[in-house]
Amino acid sequence: MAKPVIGFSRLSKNEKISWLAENYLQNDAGAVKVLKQYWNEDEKLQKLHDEFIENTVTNFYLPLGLAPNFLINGSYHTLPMVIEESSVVAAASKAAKFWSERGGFKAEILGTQKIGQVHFLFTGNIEKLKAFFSRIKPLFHEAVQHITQNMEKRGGGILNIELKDKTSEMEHYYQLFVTFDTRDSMGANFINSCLEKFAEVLAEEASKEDTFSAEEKNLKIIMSILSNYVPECLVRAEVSCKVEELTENTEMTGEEFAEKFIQAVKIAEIEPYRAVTHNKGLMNGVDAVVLATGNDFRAVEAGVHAYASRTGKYRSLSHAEIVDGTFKFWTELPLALGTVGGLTGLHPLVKLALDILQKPSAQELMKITAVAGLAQNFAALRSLVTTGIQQGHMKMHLMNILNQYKATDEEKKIMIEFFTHHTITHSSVVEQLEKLRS
Ligand SMILES: CC(C)(COP(=O)([O-])OP(=O)([O-])OC[C@H]1O[C@@H](n2cnc3c(N)ncnc32)[C@H](O)[C@@H]1OP(=O)([O-])[O-])[C@@H](O)C(=O)NCCC(=O)NCCSC(=O)C[C@@](C)(O)CC(=O)[O-]
Ligand SMILES: NC(=O)C1=CN([C@@H]2O[C@H](COP(=O)(O)OP(=O)(O)OC[C@H]3O[C@@H](n4cnc5c(N)ncnc54)[C@H](O)[C@@H]3O)[C@@H](O)[C@H]2O)C=CC1
Repeated sequence: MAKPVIGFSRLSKNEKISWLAENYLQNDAGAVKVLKQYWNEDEKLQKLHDEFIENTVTNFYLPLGLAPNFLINGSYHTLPMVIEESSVVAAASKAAKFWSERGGFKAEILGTQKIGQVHFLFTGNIEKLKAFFSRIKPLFHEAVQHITQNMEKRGGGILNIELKDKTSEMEHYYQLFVTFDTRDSMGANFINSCLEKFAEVLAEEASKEDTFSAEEKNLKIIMSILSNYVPECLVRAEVSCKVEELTENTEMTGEEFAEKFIQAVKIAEIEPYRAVTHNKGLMNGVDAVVLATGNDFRAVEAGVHAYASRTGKYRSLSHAEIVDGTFKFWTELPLALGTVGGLTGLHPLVKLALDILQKPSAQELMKITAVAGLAQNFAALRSLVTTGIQQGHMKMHLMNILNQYKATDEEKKIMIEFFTHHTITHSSVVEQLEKLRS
């Protein structure tokens, strides 16, 4: 049985691997070989990756694919996408190609505000707290001047500081609710640094406030942290065309397709079980671009799903309608993304991904990412209301199944040809491969 370990963080990388092999992998030399196989032969590059996180023992590869032909606000883009799931890049590419022939995607920024909060407890008179807050407000700005001056030169900084009374939800609970513009950075560290200074000022000024009683002076800071819920850092992406232009195959008219598509979206607007899957499909596109550009996908995921629930019920992130014979499909997404800061300037492949996107500003990246989500959602819905998802998905997944059964190049060629005319399921592939090998 494995034993607890003390001082693991101080072991060297090789010592960590030896400990792992001994305690969890039955000293399997093969497992150790796999771990080391993924080390980069360029030692400097490997060290860079080792130092991104803690206790690193190896690298974990994900493929970076390209989805070309994204016509966004009149310019073509090729999207770098990092994802483990087959068919996502193909679906994005197919949707991009489809819409590039119908005017392309339109995207616009609806807001760029981010939020941070100092959560604190105050036991006493609210009116006195309000007066105190108004009086000391300039001190907050002064205290972070050294942090904000460069951000202000870029046109960003602190937009507003409010006092919020939350005592109806929790006894004595108040917030400093602060709005920021962090320009091209996601802003987590900038916001947190400002908030921690605000908390210091708040506690210190309260402790010496003449109008406060002893209890009021003892204002208690609970925590200071940005919020990953960013409903005012919002981007809209849209496609539209005449209904009859939606025709792609002869089996369904544009009208029939549009109607079924809109019904599918409507179901996701009213039915949470479907909405979650619908949004997962949309996030296939968003996450792949977020990962490729070194952004914080947990922050994006948390914020987006909170936004999908903002009415009190989890709903579709995209919407569709027909107005005067024009089909319209759009999404609005809260996306706090950065093109500077975090990993963006450190990871060589992230830098390259941003170069592929022509060094976008954070706002441009928000637009591109929202478009990737809309394209993906369109592709999935189109499959769902026409052929079903399995046909296209399994076509792309075929290679994974063949690799799982260690098919040779020759076997792959024969199998791909065979399954051009047959339905792909896991069992049909295995059965056919066995036949081929017998
Ligand atoms: C998979 C396709 C694209 C096949 O579609 P197809 O019509 O069989 O593809 P095609 O071979 O006729 O090629 C058409 C275009 O598709 C792209 N394409 C086609 N194949 C490739 C490939 N190998 N590599 C790169 N790109 C590819 C490419 O743009 C190509 O144009 P070309 O490059 O030839 O000029 C289509 O069926 C599709 O879009 N399916 C949807 C797939 C999807 O959504 N996958 C996500 C995983 S499922 C899921 O997670 C979410 C879901 C579905 O549950 C969400 C929901 O329920 O809403
Ligand atoms: N809850 C959360 O989401 C949290 C996230 N994080 C992590 O924080 C990181 C992101 O923090 P950041 O503050 O964005 O990164 P960062 O700490 O690397 O800072 C970015 C800095 O770049 C500078 N800068 C240069 N040019 C700029 C421009 N044009 N626009 C704006 N700033 C410019 C500014 O000084 C800015 O503060 C991510 O790695 C994220 O995972 C950290 C704590 C909590």
